[in-house]
Amino acid sequence: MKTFEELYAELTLKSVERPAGSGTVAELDAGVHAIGKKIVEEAAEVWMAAEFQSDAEAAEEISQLLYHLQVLMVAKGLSLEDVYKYL
Ligand SMILES: N=c1c2ncn([C@@H]3O[C@H](COP(=O)(O)OP(=O)(O)OP(=O)(O)O)[C@@H](O)[C@H]3O)c2ncn1[C@@H]1O[C@H](COP(=O)(O)O)[C@@H](O)[C@H]1O
Repeated sequence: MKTFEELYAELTLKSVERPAGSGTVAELDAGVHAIGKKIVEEAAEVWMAAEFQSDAEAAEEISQLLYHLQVLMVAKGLSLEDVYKYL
């Protein structure tokens, strides 16, 4: 299990070290347009899971949405603080 901050640190490191086989690196290379489409897809899955599936399935979909949002943040060079200041 990891926190939001720990995941962000891990993804930032992946973007720098670019290890082979990393899905994050592949997604970063696909670009902001592709990442944005993934976010929309995951957001729809969150909605459907919340309305029609179990709490565990909804939680899993939410984790995936958070992951893809973080990938977009890394792609854009946005820090956690850049986002947190609006919370
Ligand atoms: N938390 C996640 C995570 N959540 C979601 N995903 C990706 O999102 C996909 C889930 O999307 P879908 O439900 O649409 O499944 P899918 O249709 O099979 O997805 P596609 O790969 O076909 O697009 C998964 O296949 C992963 O590619 C994640 N990929 C990685 N992480 C974490 O990110 C870190 C770095 O991962 P790597 O860069 O792969 O090493 C690790 O700690 C991972 O646990």
